[in-house]
Amino acid sequence: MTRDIDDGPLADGASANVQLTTISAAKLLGNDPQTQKDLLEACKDLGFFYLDCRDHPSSPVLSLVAEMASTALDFYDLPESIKENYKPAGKQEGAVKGKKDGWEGIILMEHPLAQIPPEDPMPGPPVIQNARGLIEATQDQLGEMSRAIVDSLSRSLHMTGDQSLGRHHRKGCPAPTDLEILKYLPYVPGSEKVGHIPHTDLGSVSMVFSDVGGLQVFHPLRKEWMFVPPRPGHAVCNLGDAMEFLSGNVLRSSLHRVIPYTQDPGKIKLSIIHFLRPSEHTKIVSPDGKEWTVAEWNTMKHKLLHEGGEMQKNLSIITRREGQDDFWREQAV
Ligand SMILES: O=C(O)CCC(=O)C(=O)O
Ligand SMILES: [Fe+2]
Repeated sequence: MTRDIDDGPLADGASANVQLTTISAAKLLGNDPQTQKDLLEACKDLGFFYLDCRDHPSSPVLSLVAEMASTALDFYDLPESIKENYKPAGKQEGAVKGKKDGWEGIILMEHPLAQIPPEDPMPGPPVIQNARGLIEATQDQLGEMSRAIVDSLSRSLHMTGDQSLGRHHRKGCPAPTDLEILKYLPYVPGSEKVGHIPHTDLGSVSMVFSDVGGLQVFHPLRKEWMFVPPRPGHAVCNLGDAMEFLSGNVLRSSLHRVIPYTQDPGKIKLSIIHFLRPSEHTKIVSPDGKEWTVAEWNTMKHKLLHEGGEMQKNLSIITRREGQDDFWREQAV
C-alpha cells in the first residue's frame, strides 16, 4: 500500500509516498529564475526532485532512454559468459541485512568510451557495440541536463569563477561519470538476492529513469522510509556526496535504497541512470575533515560495497550515518 505524505506515518510498516518538487527541463535549460530557486530549495532539503523531460526543447531525451532500455533487455538475454562491463546480481550487500543485492547492471563509463576512436570497436558484445551512437547520444543529453543542474545550483550559491561547481564538471575531463542500466530480479519472498543496499550516491547528480516503483528515500525529519514513485516522462534526480561536500554541506546527499515493489510483482524493474561525477582530481573534504580526490572517494565507496566482511563499519560510510540500521525488514510487506 502506498499513501500520501499528508496521511502521516503508517502503523503497519508500509511506506507513504514522498512529495517532491518538479523541475521543468525547458525552464532549467532556459535559466528560469523561479526554477533556479525551486531547484535550490529541493537540493537543500532532501536533494531529490523530479525532472520533467517531456518539455525538453530540442532533444528526444525520452526516446533515447526508451531505446537504451530495449537495448539493455537484449543484452540481458545473452549468456553471462559474453557479457562485459557487467555486474551480475548478488555481488554486493542488498536491501535486507545479511542478503545480497538483487540487481544486474551494465556499466558504461563515459570518459574511457570517448577515448576509443570511432572506427574502433568498443568493448562488449555486438548488441552494445552496435549501440555506440545511442549510448553516446544518451550520455550527452543526460549529461547536459545534469550539468545545467550543477550550474544552476552554483549560481544560486554564488559560487562563480574559480569557485564554480561547473569547473569540476567540464565535459571531456577524466571523471568517473557513467551511464548504468540496472535490471532488478523479480521478487519472491525468501529470495537470497534482494533490492539495493541503503546508500548515499558518491558523485554529483544521479538521474534515474524507471517505470516501476521500489525506490525509497529516508526522510530525516519524519525518520521513516518513503517511496519515490516513478512518474511517466520524468526522471528522479538526486544529489550525491560530492555535491554535498563541494557546497560546504549546504546541499543534501540523501540516504536511499530500492526494495521490491510488491504491488506489481510481475513487472521487471529497469533503471536507466546517468551518474554525473566531478573530475577525478577534484578535491573534496568529508565531514570528518579528511581530504580526498574524487577518484579516491569513488574507489573507496565502490570497494566497501563489494566487501562483505566488516559490513557494520562499512555501512556507516556507505550510508554516511552512524549506528542506524537501515536495512529493509522483509517481513513488513
Ligand atoms: O534503481 C534505482 O531506482 C536507484 C538505484 C540507485 O540508487 C543507484 O544505483 O545508486
Ligand atoms: Fe543511488
